[in-house]
Amino acid sequence: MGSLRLSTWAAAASAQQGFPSAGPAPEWSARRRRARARPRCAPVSASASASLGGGRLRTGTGHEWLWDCRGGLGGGGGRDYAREMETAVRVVQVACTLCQRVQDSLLRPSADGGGRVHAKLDRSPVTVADWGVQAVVSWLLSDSFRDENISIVAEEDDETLSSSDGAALLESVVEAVNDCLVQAPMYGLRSPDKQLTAHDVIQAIRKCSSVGGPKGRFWVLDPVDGTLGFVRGDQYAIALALIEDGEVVLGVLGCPNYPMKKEWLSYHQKYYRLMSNVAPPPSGSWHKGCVMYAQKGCGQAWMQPLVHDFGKLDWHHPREIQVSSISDPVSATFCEPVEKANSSHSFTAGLAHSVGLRKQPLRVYSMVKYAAIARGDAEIFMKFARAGYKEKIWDHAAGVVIIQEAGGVVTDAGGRPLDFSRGVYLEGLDRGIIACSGKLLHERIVDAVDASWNSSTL
Ligand SMILES: Nc1ncnc2c1ncn2[C@@H]1O[C@H](COP(=O)(O)O)[C@@H](OP(=O)(O)O)[C@H]1O
Ligand SMILES: [Mg+2]
Repeated sequence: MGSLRLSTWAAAASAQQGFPSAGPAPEWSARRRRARARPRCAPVSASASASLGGGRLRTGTGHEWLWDCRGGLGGGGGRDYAREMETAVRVVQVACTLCQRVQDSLLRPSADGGGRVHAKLDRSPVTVADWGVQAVVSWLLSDSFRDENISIVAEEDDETLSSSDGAALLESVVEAVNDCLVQAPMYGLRSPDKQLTAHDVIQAIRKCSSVGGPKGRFWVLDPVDGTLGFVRGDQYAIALALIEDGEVVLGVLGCPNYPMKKEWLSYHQKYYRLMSNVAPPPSGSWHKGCVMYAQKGCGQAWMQPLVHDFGKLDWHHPREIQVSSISDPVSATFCEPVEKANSSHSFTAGLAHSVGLRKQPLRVYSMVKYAAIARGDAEIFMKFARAGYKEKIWDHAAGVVIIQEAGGVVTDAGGRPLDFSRGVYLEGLDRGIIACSGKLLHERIVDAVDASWNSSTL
């Protein structure tokens, strides 16, 4: 939200961190047992939906809605979110294409990409992709739900683009937005009848100026979460969630650089590319890039590959994701932000030691850390920002519901649920955020925080 200063942001060389050894094989039977105890829901396959009769065969705006989870508990209250879920996943898929194009251009040494990284007042980077994704998502959601007056809370404002200095930048954003939206029909969404003008793009960005709150329904978007990772060619996420009366009811996370092997999560893209050349992924594998999604109360979370790999959005073969069943700290992997400035590495190192965690931390940019827990690739995520930093809802909403539905636990360091009902900030957050694959590990970390907090310098 804050205002921006137009300047070229020099992406510092990324100092990459720890490389955990692979954990033991997941205990699939334990996972299945846990999954059976939870309420069931699923994307309905075309044949299944047909056999269930007219009541289950969804007809939306021009196509069938295949996502079916009306039996969920909690905030969703058994409501039908098929239309919202399918639209959100499609929208995030489209947005991923814009990010991939911009990231590729930023990494090409000869291109003008370097000039496309700018600095906000707090010196954090922002790119054409941040504004571009915000405009694309805003336009597509508004178009898909044109029968509703939707509200969107999102990270970027239009101040820089609308300023007299921002004309060239705005032109690049408009170009990226139009190049992206033209592909929307490939994803089952409408594209604009004619190219968006600069004015249209500004309006779409401006539309995301809701400030959330305890009542009603609003979408929450982080257009490029982990922009620092993004400009370094590393991990980043596109995070979209739907909040109703203060509860996150849907979460969708696009992770375009999620690698084939979890160990590669903490490696720079250059290394990833090198490894992919040494051991090329078999064609058709989910080797890089996925979209994860979950609805509150369904007890299941899902993942589908990025469309770029297959050329077609496939609702019929999503993969269910589940948290790891590892509860022994010796075998558990914990994730944390790459940047020391965003979370105290020394405090988490102390916690890790006292709890008995033995592996090196997996340091990953963005909400991909939430994705790693939900997918069972790591067991713990801890974030302890410096005193005075206020966490924003768009940095957590989608990840929290996906981990919870995949079987994990997310709370603040006092063990209380994160509160998404109090505006753009997670007001009242107690010390930090702890996400775990299971209760046992979670309790141990919460206890360890209590034991060591008074001697910390946070
Ligand atoms: N001083 C600070 N302390 C904690 N978090 C911060 C921070 N400055 C920025 N962040 C948040 O941390 C996010 C990046 O997460 P991570 O450090 O886990 O990669 C940023 O998201 P954006 O990149 O979307 O701005 C930003 O919201
Ligand atoms: Mg963010």
